[in-house]
Amino acid sequence: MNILVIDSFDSFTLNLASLLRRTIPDAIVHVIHNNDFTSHQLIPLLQHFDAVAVGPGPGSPNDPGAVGIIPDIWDLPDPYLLPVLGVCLGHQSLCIRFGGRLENLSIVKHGQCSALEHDGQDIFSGLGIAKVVRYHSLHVVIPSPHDAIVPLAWATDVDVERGAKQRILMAARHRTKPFWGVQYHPESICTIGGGEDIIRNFWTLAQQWSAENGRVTLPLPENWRQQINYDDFALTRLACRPPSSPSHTTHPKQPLRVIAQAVTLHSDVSTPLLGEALLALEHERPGLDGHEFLLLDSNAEPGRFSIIGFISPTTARITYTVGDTVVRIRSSSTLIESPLAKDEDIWTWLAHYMGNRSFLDGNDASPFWGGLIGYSTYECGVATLGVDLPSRPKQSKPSPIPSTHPDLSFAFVERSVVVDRVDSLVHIQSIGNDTMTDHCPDHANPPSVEGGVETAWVKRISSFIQLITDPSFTPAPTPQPTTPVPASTQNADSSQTLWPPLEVEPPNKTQYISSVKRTQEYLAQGESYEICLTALTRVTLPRLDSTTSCESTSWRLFKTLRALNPAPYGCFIRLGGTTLVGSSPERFLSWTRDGLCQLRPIKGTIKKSRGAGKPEVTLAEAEDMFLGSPKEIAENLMIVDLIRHDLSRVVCRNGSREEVRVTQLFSVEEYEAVYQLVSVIEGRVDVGRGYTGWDVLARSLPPGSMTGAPKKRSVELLQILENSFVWPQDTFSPRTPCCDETEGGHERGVYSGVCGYWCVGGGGDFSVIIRSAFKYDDECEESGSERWYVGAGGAITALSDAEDEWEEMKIKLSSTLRAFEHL
Ligand SMILES: C=C(O[C@@H]1C=C(C(=O)O)C=C[C@H]1O)C(=O)O
Ligand SMILES: NC(=O)CC[C@H](N)C(=O)O
Repeated sequence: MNILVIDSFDSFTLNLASLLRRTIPDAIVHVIHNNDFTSHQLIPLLQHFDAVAVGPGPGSPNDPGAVGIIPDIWDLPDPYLLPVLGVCLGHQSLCIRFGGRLENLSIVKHGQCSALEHDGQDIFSGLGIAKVVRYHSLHVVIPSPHDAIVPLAWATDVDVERGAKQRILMAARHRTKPFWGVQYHPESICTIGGGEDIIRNFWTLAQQWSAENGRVTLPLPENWRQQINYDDFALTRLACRPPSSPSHTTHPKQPLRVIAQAVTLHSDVSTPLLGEALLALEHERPGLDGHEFLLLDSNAEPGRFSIIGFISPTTARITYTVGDTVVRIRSSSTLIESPLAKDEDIWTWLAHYMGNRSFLDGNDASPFWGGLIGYSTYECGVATLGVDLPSRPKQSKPSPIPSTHPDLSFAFVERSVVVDRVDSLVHIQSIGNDTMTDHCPDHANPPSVEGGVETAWVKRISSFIQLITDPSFTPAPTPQPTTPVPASTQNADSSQTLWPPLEVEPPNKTQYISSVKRTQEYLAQGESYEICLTALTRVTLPRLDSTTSCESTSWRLFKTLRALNPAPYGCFIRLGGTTLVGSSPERFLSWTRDGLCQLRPIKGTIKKSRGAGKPEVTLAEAEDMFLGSPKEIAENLMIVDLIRHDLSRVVCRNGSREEVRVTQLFSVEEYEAVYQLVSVIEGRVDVGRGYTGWDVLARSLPPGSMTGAPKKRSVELLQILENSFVWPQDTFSPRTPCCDETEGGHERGVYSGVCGYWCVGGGGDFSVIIRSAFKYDDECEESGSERWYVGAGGAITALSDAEDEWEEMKIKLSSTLRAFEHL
């Protein structure tokens, strides 16, 4: 059975495709966009499909930009007629084509459940009680009686404030043609009844209609997609990992292998301290401008592993800026520009890069043996959606000068230390070339006879870690800074204050509140269901003289943030001229070497503090508050449905029977200042065919929890909504903002991008860059002070209160700002 799904740029379409696939026997589901083809191209193609599903989407069914060719389906000439099921926007389009009236809901329903009122007929045959999820601002009114549209189900909305009730049409069918429509979302994870049942009934009725009308479906030609424009749902595999080939590298004559040793951690040494000690051994200090260093730090549940990535002069550092046609690889004093091939994007390029560096012989107990560590910006994700970045100058040619603020920055790490805080183990590893004569000779420690320099390094670091973590070991006193360290006057005792105060420039409250309200106007018009509105705060502080001080501000900031805001996905990333210090609670995506992908979106926030002198909210109270809050549940549900869709893109590829599962729905996690609502979504990619989680990463950015749903439209709206957040008399945001609001020029930069690793053994783990601060060296040089950026925000829904959203943004912001104040 070939079923065609027509997508209207929604973030739930692939969930609908999955529902059809698992409900209709032998269904092969093909998904295309509503503007991939003209009606002229589409109509003859429909003879090859058994049925069509017209999916949901942002915007109005009256807007040709929102629905594309969909209205033409309802006017199919009789010989081409076939069974069609419309969902939400698809349903609205069907009903208005045959005389229904489109209206705005008086109470917008996004991610909320309603009891379905139906009489057990037609597609509701055999269905009992059903509670269905709704994502809509618009609805259709059918004048009664009506000769074309037959209403099939309703929901009753109660306007508590006005004490009014309204029946809203939830499903309908055409009286004579094989067209059905449902206003609700049968594919949502929280739809109970009214999901698989109605698809099964639709399919039975569709087959009956086809039989009665003598309709015969023609075989689908193999090349049918070539008859229409490019379709990005027909995902081509990115990560060309040879699935079962032996370890190989770019030097086939000298096969490289993972050199690894595991030692037991006898004392509770923190990863920053371990990092400091290890760098001291290499005569370096972490975080100093010019000293690159990588630490992915797990300091709270459910995080487990911390990774220290060492960067030597020969380490390959890879950068890319959106719009460029080259990838830049810096190593020692050389800079190589590798052109992107036609139709190759940065994600594919990196997949090829890693495909040439795959290892199979590391220790399975360590998630990282070596490989890429770094970050990509929010804008790098936006570019994958095909959304333009108005902030970037329009240029005919890519810039010949490497950007000092790249959108993607990774190092290919060869030497690493991985700390397992559950099993108290440390893995010391190298994937470097273990020759006796090194390109970067380690004169102080000549290689032992049993191996080359890398073996020697692993042994030396292992012995050192054993020594310093031995409980009987007394470390030499740490040298004290020779200059005073900066301290804020805002919180610190003024007698100790030796430095001028921090300058903190948060967004303007009036502008923030007005953007929340504007966001809600878009939601009421049906343009989006949820939008994650954010703003950057700029923090300026005096620059420390790194030649005289023992500790850089960045490193100190990291350690302070880590202590104040323990997080499962903390990080200190200093690469090129960018420094990122983070304490994220949110995993974006992890994947194991055998292809199990996990996403853990956070959406829903309750602050712990009830105000001065009052007891904090307890975990049990927070659980009750979350579960009793339709607003928080709706926020989370919308992102769960979005993530299921994003993950399905790779997991449930055409023909695959794999399914995406929600393994944890609406759990409450406790952090230093807030409780968060977290869900877990999992699915397995087919490693046997060379897929990895990288395919998922490349196709799921930016993280849905930082955009809202539907993703593409929400991102476009955010470019307008966030553009008003510029600092007074400002000359700079991560990229110079453009004053014309309609054009949009604001960028989030590193904030709300992702950071993490992709291991040469195949696994990976990336977190969402929130509760973090970043800075660019070139700005510090220009201004003579350190300029940091801290982003914060939250999901805005129809149920949001603008003042509460401002407070929520502030509490998230303060979880990072506090670290500056306690420096
Ligand atoms: C936008 C932020 O956080 C995001 C928004 C959340 C929410 O709306 O509840 C929760 C976690 C993040 O996905 C932030 O921390 O800046
Ligand atoms: N989920 C949808 O398809 C929404 C349809 C339309 N944009 C509305 O808000 O009513």
